[in-house]
Amino acid sequence: MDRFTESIYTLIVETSTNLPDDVRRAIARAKLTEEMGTRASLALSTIGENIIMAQDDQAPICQDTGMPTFFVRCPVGANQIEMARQIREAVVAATREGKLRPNSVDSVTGKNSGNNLGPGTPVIHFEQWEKDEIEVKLLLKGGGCENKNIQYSLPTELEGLGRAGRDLDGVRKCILHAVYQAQGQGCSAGFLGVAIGGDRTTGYEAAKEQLLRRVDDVNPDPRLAELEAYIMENANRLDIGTMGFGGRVTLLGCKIGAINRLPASFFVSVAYNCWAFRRLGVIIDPVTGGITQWLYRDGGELPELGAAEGIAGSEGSRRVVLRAPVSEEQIRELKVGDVVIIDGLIHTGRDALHKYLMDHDSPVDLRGGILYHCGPVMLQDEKGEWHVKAAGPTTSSREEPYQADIIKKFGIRAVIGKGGMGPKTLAGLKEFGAVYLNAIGGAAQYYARCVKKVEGVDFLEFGIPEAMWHLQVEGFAAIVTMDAHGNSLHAEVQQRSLAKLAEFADPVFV
Ligand SMILES: O=C(O)C[C@H](O)C(=O)O
Ligand code: SF4
Repeated sequence: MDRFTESIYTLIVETSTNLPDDVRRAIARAKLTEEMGTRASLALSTIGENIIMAQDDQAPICQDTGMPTFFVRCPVGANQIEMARQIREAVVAATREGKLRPNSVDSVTGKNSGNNLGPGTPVIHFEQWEKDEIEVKLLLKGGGCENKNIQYSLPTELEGLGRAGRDLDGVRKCILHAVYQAQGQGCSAGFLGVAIGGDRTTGYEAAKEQLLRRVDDVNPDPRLAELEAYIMENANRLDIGTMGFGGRVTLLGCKIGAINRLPASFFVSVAYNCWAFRRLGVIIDPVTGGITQWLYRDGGELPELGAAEGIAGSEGSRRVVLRAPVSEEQIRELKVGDVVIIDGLIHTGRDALHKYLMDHDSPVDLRGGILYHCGPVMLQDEKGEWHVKAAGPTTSSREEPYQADIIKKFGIRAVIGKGGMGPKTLAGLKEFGAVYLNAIGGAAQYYARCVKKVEGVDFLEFGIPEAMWHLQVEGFAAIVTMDAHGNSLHAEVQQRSLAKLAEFADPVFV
């Protein structure tokens, strides 16, 4: 491997496995803010534990290693074609080593390229600067939080907040609304990059660039600095909390920039990033290709993240062990708030599988079974055996159109995912006797360690994340957030946060 390629490879591995210092500090602060023993605090402890595990094992923090997005600044005359080639080579190597999940899917055929290369992937932005060195920043932003990005065109009417006009107060309302609409689905607590202005394309680009700012910096524009501070204070009053469990910390950072707009357009573009905010950077010597400096690493003392007990050890809640096949009686006994520990066989299934199962049979008997919304990172050894490298939950709401029908058709008793599901699934859980279990989003190392054996796989042709993996697990902890009695923590938190959002309808920035 060329030295530059090697440097990029190291950058990818570090970004995927080792969170930057400013992000760690923000998460540690959140942990101190939440009351001990609450669901949010337990979830944050599991997140902290997961961050340490990922660092120790040099394994992906989250199984969704996102869209590799490189921001390169290089001296005049540097060969960008060659740099792009080497970046792609490093991406392929990192995928082969299980540091990146194969995440590049043909949008027409649905085929996963398997190596993270394809039209539009990876994303590489080049810019020239007058310095002699090369700066490369990398953002690995996953699909679940990417789905929570939102763009507003002002003026507009916003749920709970009313009219958002073409001024800073309208922008204020959009940002609060962006946090509200994300709920826990983008693995809150999150970070926002916001751009005021631009067109639809440059607005989103500028929003993502705001994510390159350090969490603890201060906006040089005093009006935007004031808006950022306002958002940090008040978005955290929405009581959405970590994973949407309710709590004091919903937002870990908010960075706002402005670019000029057309007279007719007024966009506010919001890039939502999950707590697993994977962005790092390096300075590279253009002669040797070697790394001379790391960005977002201060070298100072890092906060303690892995100390307190996570959800598995929670004492305040009732703990129930489930093992498939699960009976209807066992399920009907469960209530929202119970902690469930799963032992035994579970099956992964996400978008492609749900669509498929609607009009086909399952290759395995799912009666009394447990289905896990998860697209893991998997590696195969020389003997052909599969190993789980990362395996946290994916956003369940995408399966909302199918889930109730699939529970009924196959007799599934428990669905594990994150972010909750809607009214159709809730009604299905009640009618057919099933539960929804919320695992901690992004805790991919924590859950990978629960997998004791890969029993087999079906539909590998769907690609690694979408295949149906049959996994033997032990001590897999999740929280009942939708039970078989019509209760949904997600619906409750959403309603409560909407009422809080409405308290911010009056103008502030006039
Ligand atoms: O694709 C995944 O594994 C998860 C995704 O990032 C999500 O948040 O839903
Ligand atoms: S699963 Fe959660 S932590 Fe992972 S990329 Fe998706 S939103 Fe981020």
